[in-house]
Amino acid sequence: MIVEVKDLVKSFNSKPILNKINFNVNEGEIFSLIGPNGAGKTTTLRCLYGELKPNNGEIKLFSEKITPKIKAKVSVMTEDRLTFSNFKGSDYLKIWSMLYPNFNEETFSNFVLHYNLDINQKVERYSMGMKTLFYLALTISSNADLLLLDEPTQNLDPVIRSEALKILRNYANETNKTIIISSHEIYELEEISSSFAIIKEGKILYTDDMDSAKEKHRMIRKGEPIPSGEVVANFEEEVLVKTEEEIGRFATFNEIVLGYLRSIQTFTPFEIKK
Ligand SMILES: Nc1ncnc2c1ncn2[C@@H]1O[C@H](COP(=O)(O)OP(=O)(O)OP(=O)(O)O)[C@@H](O)[C@H]1O
Repeated sequence: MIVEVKDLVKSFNSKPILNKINFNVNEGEIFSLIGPNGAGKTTTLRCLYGELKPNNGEIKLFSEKITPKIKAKVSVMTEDRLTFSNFKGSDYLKIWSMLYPNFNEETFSNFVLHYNLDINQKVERYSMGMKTLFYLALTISSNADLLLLDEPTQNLDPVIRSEALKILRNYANETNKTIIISSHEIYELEEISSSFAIIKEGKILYTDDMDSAKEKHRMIRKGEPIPSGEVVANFEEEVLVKTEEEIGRFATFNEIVLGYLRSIQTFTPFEIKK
Protein backbone atom coordinates (compact mmCIF):
# COMPACT_ATOMS: atom_id res chain seq x y z
CA MET A 1 0.00 0.00 0.00
CA ILE A 2 1.43 3.41 -0.97
CA VAL A 3 -1.01 5.62 0.94
CA GLU A 4 -3.04 4.72 4.03
CA VAL A 5 -5.32 7.29 5.60
CA LYS A 6 -7.07 6.21 8.77
CA ASP A 7 -9.65 8.25 10.70
CA LEU A 8 -8.02 11.52 9.63
CA VAL A 9 -9.42 14.54 11.48
CA LYS A 10 -8.44 18.15 10.75
CA SER A 11 -10.01 21.28 12.23
CA PHE A 12 -9.29 24.94 11.67
CA ASN A 13 -9.99 27.18 14.67
CA SER A 14 -11.99 24.33 16.26
CA LYS A 15 -14.15 24.03 13.13
CA PRO A 16 -14.01 20.43 11.88
CA ILE A 17 -13.04 20.29 8.20
CA LEU A 18 -12.04 16.63 7.79
CA ASN A 19 -14.17 14.23 9.77
CA LYS A 20 -12.58 10.79 10.15
CA ILE A 21 -11.45 10.30 6.59
CA ASN A 22 -10.42 6.80 5.49
CA PHE A 23 -8.96 5.65 2.17
CA ASN A 24 -6.10 3.59 0.78
CA VAL A 25 -4.17 3.84 -2.47
CA ASN A 26 -2.24 0.95 -4.04
CA GLU A 27 0.97 1.15 -6.04
CA GLY A 28 0.50 2.14 -9.70
CA GLU A 29 -2.98 3.56 -9.13
CA ILE A 30 -4.30 6.88 -10.32
CA PHE A 31 -6.59 7.73 -7.42
CA SER A 32 -9.02 10.63 -7.67
CA LEU A 33 -10.32 12.59 -4.74
CA ILE A 34 -13.60 13.94 -6.09
CA GLY A 35 -15.81 16.48 -4.42
CA PRO A 36 -17.50 19.85 -4.69
CA ASN A 37 -15.93 23.19 -3.76
CA GLY A 38 -14.98 23.34 -0.10
CA ALA A 39 -15.33 19.57 0.41
CA GLY A 40 -11.86 19.22 1.94
CA LYS A 41 -9.80 17.91 -1.02
CA THR A 42 -6.95 20.41 -0.70
CA THR A 43 -6.91 20.06 3.09
CA THR A 44 -6.59 16.27 2.69
CA LEU A 45 -3.68 16.66 0.25
CA ARG A 46 -1.97 19.20 2.52
CA CYS A 47 -2.15 16.67 5.36
CA LEU A 48 -0.76 13.98 3.03
CA TYR A 49 2.35 15.95 2.14
CA GLY A 50 2.90 17.01 5.72
CA GLU A 51 2.12 20.71 5.33
CA LEU A 52 -0.74 20.44 7.82
CA LYS A 53 -0.64 18.48 11.03
CA PRO A 54 -3.79 16.41 11.55
CA ASN A 55 -5.67 16.76 14.84
CA ASN A 56 -6.26 13.05 14.90
CA GLY A 57 -5.92 9.88 12.87
CA GLU A 58 -3.05 8.35 11.00
CA ILE A 59 -1.40 8.84 7.61
CA LYS A 60 1.17 6.42 6.26
CA LEU A 61 3.06 6.87 3.00
CA PHE A 62 5.02 3.84 1.79
CA SER A 63 3.96 2.12 5.05
CA GLU A 64 5.77 4.74 7.14
CA LYS A 65 4.89 7.92 8.99
CA ILE A 66 5.65 11.13 7.08
CA THR A 67 9.32 12.05 7.55
CA PRO A 68 11.68 14.20 5.44
CA LYS A 69 13.08 10.95 3.95
CA ILE A 70 9.59 9.89 2.85
CA LYS A 71 8.84 13.37 1.49
CA ALA A 72 11.71 12.96 -1.00
CA LYS A 73 9.63 10.23 -2.67
CA VAL A 74 6.68 12.59 -3.12
CA SER A 75 6.27 15.49 -5.53
CA VAL A 76 3.46 17.96 -5.20
CA MET A 77 1.51 20.38 -7.39
CA THR A 78 -0.35 22.73 -5.06
CA GLU A 79 -3.67 24.26 -6.07
CA ASP A 80 -2.45 27.85 -5.79
CA ARG A 81 0.71 27.08 -7.86
CA LEU A 82 2.54 29.37 -5.42
CA THR A 83 5.64 30.81 -7.02
CA PHE A 84 8.54 32.69 -5.47
CA SER A 85 8.81 36.19 -6.86
CA ASN A 86 11.97 36.69 -8.93
CA PHE A 87 12.46 32.94 -9.50
CA LYS A 88 12.86 32.00 -13.14
CA GLY A 89 11.90 28.63 -14.58
CA SER A 90 15.60 27.70 -14.65
CA ASP A 91 15.86 28.42 -10.87
CA TYR A 92 13.06 25.93 -10.21
CA LEU A 93 14.82 23.42 -12.41
CA LYS A 94 17.97 23.75 -10.25
CA ILE A 95 16.02 23.36 -7.00
CA TRP A 96 13.92 20.39 -8.15
CA SER A 97 16.89 18.56 -9.63
CA MET A 98 18.64 18.91 -6.25
CA LEU A 99 15.55 17.77 -4.31
CA TYR A 100 14.84 14.72 -6.47
CA PRO A 101 17.84 12.46 -7.13
CA ASN A 102 16.16 10.85 -10.17
CA PHE A 103 15.03 14.15 -11.72
CA ASN A 104 14.93 13.67 -15.51
CA GLU A 105 16.26 16.85 -17.14
CA GLU A 106 15.59 15.49 -20.61
CA THR A 107 11.87 14.99 -19.88
CA PHE A 108 11.76 18.49 -18.40
CA SER A 109 13.51 20.11 -21.40
CA ASN A 110 11.31 18.29 -23.92
CA PHE A 111 8.18 19.29 -22.01
CA VAL A 112 9.00 23.01 -21.73
CA LEU A 113 10.12 23.08 -25.36
CA HIS A 114 6.92 21.38 -26.54
CA TYR A 115 4.74 23.88 -24.68
CA ASN A 116 6.91 26.93 -25.41
CA LEU A 117 7.60 27.70 -21.76
CA ASP A 118 10.47 30.15 -21.50
CA ILE A 119 12.49 29.04 -18.46
CA ASN A 120 14.47 32.29 -18.53
CA GLN A 121 11.30 34.16 -17.64
CA LYS A 122 9.99 34.66 -14.09
CA VAL A 123 7.42 31.96 -13.34
CA GLU A 124 5.13 34.40 -11.52
CA ARG A 125 4.66 36.15 -14.88
CA TYR A 126 3.41 32.99 -16.58
CA SER A 127 -0.34 32.77 -17.23
CA MET A 128 -2.27 30.42 -14.90
CA GLY A 129 -2.38 27.73 -17.59
CA MET A 130 1.38 28.09 -18.16
CA LYS A 131 2.01 27.77 -14.40
CA THR A 132 -0.04 24.56 -14.35
CA LEU A 133 1.96 23.20 -17.29
CA PHE A 134 5.24 24.25 -15.69
CA TYR A 135 4.37 22.41 -12.46
CA LEU A 136 3.29 19.42 -14.49
CA ALA A 137 6.74 19.48 -16.12
CA LEU A 138 8.43 19.61 -12.71
CA THR A 139 6.32 16.89 -11.09
CA ILE A 140 6.55 14.35 -13.91
CA SER A 141 10.28 15.02 -14.37
CA SER A 142 10.86 14.49 -10.64
CA ASN A 143 10.40 10.74 -11.14
CA ALA A 144 8.96 10.69 -7.62
CA ASP A 145 7.16 7.51 -6.59
CA LEU A 146 4.04 9.41 -5.55
CA LEU A 147 2.61 12.51 -7.23
CA LEU A 148 0.05 14.60 -5.34
CA LEU A 149 -1.68 16.87 -7.83
CA ASP A 150 -4.28 19.41 -6.79
CA GLU A 151 -6.53 20.25 -9.77
CA PRO A 152 -3.80 19.39 -12.31
CA THR A 153 -5.81 20.37 -15.39
CA GLN A 154 -7.18 23.65 -14.07
CA ASN A 155 -6.81 26.51 -16.57
CA LEU A 156 -5.66 24.24 -19.39
CA ASP A 157 -7.36 24.45 -22.79
CA PRO A 158 -9.21 21.29 -23.97
CA VAL A 159 -6.42 20.04 -26.27
CA ILE A 160 -3.63 20.49 -23.75
CA ARG A 161 -5.88 19.11 -21.01
CA SER A 162 -6.32 15.87 -22.89
CA GLU A 163 -2.55 15.69 -23.57
CA ALA A 164 -1.85 16.30 -19.88
CA LEU A 165 -4.15 13.43 -18.88
CA LYS A 166 -2.35 11.14 -21.33
CA ILE A 167 1.03 12.15 -19.88
CA LEU A 168 -0.18 11.34 -16.36
CA ARG A 169 -1.66 8.02 -17.47
CA ASN A 170 1.65 7.05 -19.07
CA TYR A 171 3.56 8.12 -15.95
CA ALA A 172 1.54 5.71 -13.81
CA ASN A 173 1.25 2.88 -16.36
CA GLU A 174 4.81 2.77 -17.63
CA THR A 175 6.61 3.21 -14.34
CA ASN A 176 4.08 1.75 -11.86
CA LYS A 177 4.21 5.01 -9.92
CA THR A 178 1.22 6.29 -7.98
CA ILE A 179 -0.76 9.48 -8.51
CA ILE A 180 -3.41 11.15 -6.40
CA ILE A 181 -5.45 13.81 -8.15
CA SER A 182 -7.96 16.14 -6.55
CA SER A 183 -10.62 17.51 -8.86
CA HIS A 184 -14.27 18.04 -9.59
CA GLU A 185 -13.98 17.31 -13.32
CA ILE A 186 -15.99 14.07 -13.30
CA TYR A 187 -15.64 13.28 -17.01
CA GLU A 188 -11.88 13.52 -17.19
CA LEU A 189 -11.47 11.65 -13.90
CA GLU A 190 -13.37 8.70 -15.32
CA GLU A 191 -10.97 8.64 -18.25
CA ILE A 192 -7.86 8.54 -16.11
CA SER A 193 -8.59 7.06 -12.67
CA SER A 194 -8.29 3.48 -11.56
CA SER A 195 -9.76 4.18 -8.11
CA PHE A 196 -11.45 7.08 -6.36
CA ALA A 197 -13.04 8.52 -3.24
CA ILE A 198 -16.01 10.87 -3.16
CA ILE A 199 -15.65 13.52 -0.47
CA LYS A 200 -18.23 15.99 0.73
CA GLU A 201 -18.29 18.22 3.81
CA GLY A 202 -15.13 16.54 5.07
CA LYS A 203 -16.52 13.00 4.89
CA ILE A 204 -15.73 10.19 2.48
CA LEU A 205 -19.09 9.10 1.07
CA TYR A 206 -17.75 6.24 -1.03
CA THR A 207 -14.39 4.84 -2.13
CA ASP A 208 -13.68 1.98 -4.51
CA ASP A 209 -11.93 0.82 -7.68
CA MET A 210 -13.49 2.23 -10.83
CA ASP A 211 -14.49 -1.18 -12.25
CA SER A 212 -15.76 -2.56 -8.97
CA ALA A 213 -17.88 0.56 -8.35
CA LYS A 214 -19.51 0.23 -11.75
CA GLU A 215 -20.25 -3.46 -11.16
CA LYS A 216 -21.97 -2.74 -7.83
CA HIS A 217 -24.31 0.07 -8.90
CA ARG A 218 -27.52 -0.25 -10.93
CA MET A 219 -30.08 2.21 -12.20
CA ILE A 220 -33.66 0.99 -11.67
CA ARG A 221 -36.58 2.69 -13.42
CA LYS A 222 -39.01 4.21 -10.95
CA GLY A 223 -42.01 1.93 -10.41
CA GLU A 224 -39.91 -1.23 -10.89
CA PRO A 225 -39.16 -3.39 -7.82
CA ILE A 226 -36.11 -2.16 -5.87
CA PRO A 227 -33.58 -4.97 -5.40
CA SER A 228 -31.97 -5.83 -2.07
CA GLY A 229 -29.11 -3.49 -1.28
CA GLU A 230 -28.78 0.19 -0.56
CA VAL A 231 -30.75 2.94 -2.27
CA VAL A 232 -28.15 5.66 -2.85
CA ALA A 233 -30.12 8.39 -4.59
CA ASN A 234 -33.20 9.29 -6.54
CA PHE A 235 -32.82 10.64 -10.05
CA GLU A 236 -35.70 12.03 -12.10
CA GLU A 237 -36.84 8.74 -13.63
CA GLU A 238 -34.51 6.23 -12.05
CA VAL A 239 -33.11 5.17 -8.68
CA LEU A 240 -29.42 4.49 -8.04
CA VAL A 241 -29.03 1.29 -6.02
CA LYS A 242 -25.92 -0.43 -4.68
CA THR A 243 -26.75 -4.09 -5.09
CA GLU A 244 -25.33 -7.47 -5.97
CA GLU A 245 -28.42 -8.35 -8.00
CA GLU A 246 -28.20 -8.27 -11.77
CA ILE A 247 -31.11 -5.98 -12.40
CA GLY A 248 -31.82 -2.70 -14.21
CA ARG A 249 -28.83 -1.22 -16.03
CA PHE A 250 -25.28 -0.52 -14.89
CA ALA A 251 -24.81 3.03 -13.58
CA THR A 252 -22.22 5.27 -15.24
CA PHE A 253 -19.38 6.74 -13.19
CA ASN A 254 -21.02 10.15 -13.52
CA GLU A 255 -24.30 8.80 -12.07
CA ILE A 256 -22.46 7.10 -9.20
CA VAL A 257 -20.63 10.32 -8.24
CA LEU A 258 -23.73 12.51 -8.59
CA GLY A 259 -25.79 9.92 -6.71
CA TYR A 260 -23.52 9.93 -3.67
CA LEU A 261 -23.18 13.71 -3.70
CA ARG A 262 -26.97 14.06 -3.78
CA SER A 263 -27.69 11.40 -1.19
CA ILE A 264 -26.69 13.47 1.83
CA GLN A 265 -28.83 16.46 1.02
CA THR A 266 -31.14 17.34 -1.82
CA PHE A 267 -29.36 19.49 -4.35
CA THR A 268 -31.04 22.83 -4.87
CA PRO A 269 -29.71 24.85 -7.79
CA PHE A 270 -28.98 28.48 -7.02
CA GLU A 271 -31.51 30.86 -8.56
CA ILE A 272 -31.40 34.63 -8.79
CA LYS A 273 -34.64 36.00 -7.32
CA LYS A 274 -36.43 38.39 -9.67
N1 LIG B 1 -6.21 27.62 6.58
C1 LIG B 1 -7.53 27.54 6.73
N2 LIG B 1 -8.16 28.16 7.75
C2 LIG B 1 -9.49 28.04 7.93
N3 LIG B 1 -10.31 27.34 7.12
C3 LIG B 1 -9.75 26.70 6.07
C4 LIG B 1 -8.34 26.78 5.81
N4 LIG B 1 -8.08 26.05 4.70
C5 LIG B 1 -9.26 25.55 4.29
N5 LIG B 1 -10.26 25.94 5.10
C6 LIG B 1 -11.68 25.59 4.96
O1 LIG B 1 -11.77 24.18 4.82
C7 LIG B 1 -12.83 23.84 3.95
C8 LIG B 1 -12.30 22.88 2.89
O2 LIG B 1 -11.38 23.60 2.05
P1 LIG B 1 -10.53 22.87 0.94
O3 LIG B 1 -9.67 23.91 0.31
O4 LIG B 1 -9.87 21.69 1.51
O5 LIG B 1 -11.68 22.40 -0.08
P2 LIG B 1 -11.57 21.83 -1.57
O6 LIG B 1 -12.39 20.59 -1.58
O7 LIG B 1 -10.16 21.72 -1.97
O8 LIG B 1 -12.32 22.97 -2.39
P3 LIG B 1 -12.08 23.58 -3.88
O9 LIG B 1 -12.56 22.52 -4.85
O10 LIG B 1 -12.98 24.76 -3.87
O11 LIG B 1 -10.64 23.92 -4.02
C9 LIG B 1 -13.40 25.14 3.40
O12 LIG B 1 -14.56 25.45 4.16
C10 LIG B 1 -12.30 26.14 3.68
O13 LIG B 1 -12.82 27.42 3.92
